[in-house]
Amino acid sequence: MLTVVPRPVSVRAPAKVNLHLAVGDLRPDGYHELTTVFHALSLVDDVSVVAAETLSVSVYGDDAGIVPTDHTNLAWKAAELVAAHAGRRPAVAISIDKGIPVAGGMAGGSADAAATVVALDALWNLGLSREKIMDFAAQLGSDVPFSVAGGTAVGTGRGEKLLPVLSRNSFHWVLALAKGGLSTPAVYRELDRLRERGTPPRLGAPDELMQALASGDPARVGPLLGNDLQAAALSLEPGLRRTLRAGTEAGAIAGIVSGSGPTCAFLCASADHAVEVGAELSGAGVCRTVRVASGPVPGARVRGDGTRPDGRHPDRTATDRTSTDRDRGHH
Ligand SMILES: C[C@@](CO)(OP(=O)(O)O)[C@H](O)COP(=O)(O)OP(=O)(O)OC[C@H]1O[C@@H](n2ccc(N)nc2=O)[C@H](O)[C@@H]1O
Ligand SMILES: Nc1ncnc2c1ncn2[C@@H]1O[C@H](COP(=O)(O)OP(=O)(O)O)[C@@H](O)[C@H]1O
Repeated sequence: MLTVVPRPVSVRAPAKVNLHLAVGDLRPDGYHELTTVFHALSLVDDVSVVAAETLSVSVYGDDAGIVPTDHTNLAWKAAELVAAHAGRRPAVAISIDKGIPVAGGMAGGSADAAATVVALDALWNLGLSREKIMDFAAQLGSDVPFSVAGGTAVGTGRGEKLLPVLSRNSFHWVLALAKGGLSTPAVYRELDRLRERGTPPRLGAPDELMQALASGDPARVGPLLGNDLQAAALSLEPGLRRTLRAGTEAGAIAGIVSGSGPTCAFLCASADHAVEVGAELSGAGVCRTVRVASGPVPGARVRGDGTRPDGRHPDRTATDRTSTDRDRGHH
């Protein structure tokens, strides 16, 4: 008798750092109007989906214990959304190998949602258009379209409207992962509170940063990094000031809180320099752990042996694989 073994589809999706995060006023729908420059980093989650009797989510990796495995997991929500569109039951087992810190301001949940949409499109041979995939992504969260797109991009609206940014070369980063996480809505609320009590400075337009990115020179990019949420994250987690100071004392060109935090991201001059700064920072005892990464990297893409269940080639190059696998390692 012939036994058909279901074949999994595996998708890799990147973390992000906001090189520029200008937060406008609170909109009536509860979101803030943003102008942000997203940058995808070689710190990744791998998500695989395989046909099963019922929908399930399993999570592996250092932070696995604090990630929900029920209907509140963004990958679960993504599966329900795509299945409803395809008119089928979401009968898949989703397994997530987490390399992205949880609640760290690096869009880990968004990466998993993006990866699940891309994986189910391949597993079920849906042939979804890029536009439809982006539409699902925007329904799942403000950061999810960027997790699909990857690279470097300007996000407007609540972050979901994207335009690619020209950036030359790779940039090298050290990430200081914190002991706990910070809730994104709580950080936005704290910024609103700070703005009610005073007038914390607001970032302008990212024009100069775009020019610096096009030049590919990290020494030009460093002083132009900025994040309006940083004041709010520091107000909730004052210890992050020490982390930021330690990063620059360790020789980084510049450091910022990543998105809503508490991860801090430090820009370095080269891959070797990032390894040196990472070693110094890990000895300073100001964070849970340190990672090195580079960017920009591609968005959520099918991995594997070169073929998808429909026999077509995934949109992925050998270069992507070498850089992401190398950078994935712990420091
Ligand atoms: C701050 C940022 C910066 O890229 O990322 P993280 O640092 O959390 O990863 C994003 O704006 C987070 O995006 P994401 O995590 O997808 O947010 P969503 O699920 O859409 O929204 C969660 C909550 O964040 C707040 N929110 C989000 C986006 C936005 N433009 N304005 C907001 O005020 C709202 O309170 C919303 O209810
Ligand atoms: N697949 C997922 N991975 C991580 N967290 C998830 C996931 N799905 C839902 N969550 C929930 O979303 C919260 C925010 O997670 P995450 O996306 O990692 O952080 P951030 O919004 O700071 O980028 C977590 O605390 C967790 O409860």
